Amino acid sequence: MDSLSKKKVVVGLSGGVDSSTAAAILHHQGYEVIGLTLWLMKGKGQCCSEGMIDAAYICEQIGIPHHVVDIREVFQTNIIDYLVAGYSAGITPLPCSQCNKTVKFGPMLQYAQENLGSDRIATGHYARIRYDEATERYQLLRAVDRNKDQSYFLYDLSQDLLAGSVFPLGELSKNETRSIAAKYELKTADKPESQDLCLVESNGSMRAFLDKYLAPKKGDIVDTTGKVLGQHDGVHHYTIGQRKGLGIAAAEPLYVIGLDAVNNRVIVGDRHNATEPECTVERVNWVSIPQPSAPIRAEVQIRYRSSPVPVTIIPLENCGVSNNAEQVPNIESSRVRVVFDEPQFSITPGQAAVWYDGEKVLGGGIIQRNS
Ligand SMILES: Nc1ncnc2c1ncn2[C@@H]1O[C@H](COP(=O)(O)OP(=O)(O)OP(=O)(O)O)[C@@H](O)[C@H]1O
Repeated sequence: MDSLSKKKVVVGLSGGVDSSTAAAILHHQGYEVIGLTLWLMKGKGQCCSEGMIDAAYICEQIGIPHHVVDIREVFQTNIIDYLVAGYSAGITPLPCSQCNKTVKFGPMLQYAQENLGSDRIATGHYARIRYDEATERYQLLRAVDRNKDQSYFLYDLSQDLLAGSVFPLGELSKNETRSIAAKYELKTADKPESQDLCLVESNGSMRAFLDKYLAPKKGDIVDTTGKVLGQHDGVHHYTIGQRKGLGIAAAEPLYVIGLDAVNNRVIVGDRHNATEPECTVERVNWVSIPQPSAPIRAEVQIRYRSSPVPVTIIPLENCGVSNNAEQVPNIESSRVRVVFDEPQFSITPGQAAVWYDGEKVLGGGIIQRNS
């Protein structure tokens, strides 16, 4: 961080060990640290009951102020309603990148600027931000600890949000974080890792969460010819590539290859049917580089834990009527074609595709459903 803004940093505290340690590190480096916990949802949740109390306790321990901002309505609209609408339409939305952009970083930075006189926020995310003088862009980089790297969930942050954010844990391994937490005797030093989505953690499972909002709706499970093989109790209970829980006996393993919400059908096929050579990605955000005007080579992740695979990213042209010689093609900023060197299994509409050049996040977006 530059010395000018060394004064005040607002740290997003979930009550977990990572954000507690991030706050403690900055405090010991001499920053004026203010803790901020976003109240995301009602009831028991990782940050919304005991998390808030742990965050308050950590602030008391470090000796810094603690603010709680009630953002439940924003979380309801931008995350819960978005998830429920997506699942009922037969896609599998990824809430975390959406949550980071619209619920966490945006509102936290705004609150910090408007109410706390600070232009910097920090979180316990494992990722790094670097300013590139040559391109005058903030670049988003993978964490040094590749096993904890969360850059996949941060691809949608704008330049303004990256400019105002700090990730004190980006250079650390999780073990180093825990030993720093132990050194400062933080109450959260031994707190277990949260493994799942916060909504899964607070509801027991994604199915239990969805069942609160979507009624069961029986329909057919069919093969690619339309032959009925079984029954399901709602397309929202399925995801592309799913093999388990279909309740169909077959000689070869069957996978979900399509979710037809309009006709309330789950379509299954063999592994070959669930493998695609390319996909279209929408709502693209270019992060570390400006939007290119020609295809680029990259490595893409189509799930958080998937290995990066080589691809060509092709910005989609909005050519309109192709026989108009005068027409200059416009690059449609929000969509790209992702063409895999090797066809990929289980490309899931609604999840994020994030493409990298080594450690650098180039861009990312949401996998679109095949039309
Ligand atoms: N409710 C919240 N209010 C403020 N900041 C939050 C909140 N939830 C998460 N964050 C911030 O986002 C970071 C990443 O959140 P995530 O849910 O991935 O937790 P985590 O990696 O388990 O970290 P932690 O150990 O701090 O809970 C946290 O370290 C924290 O800085």
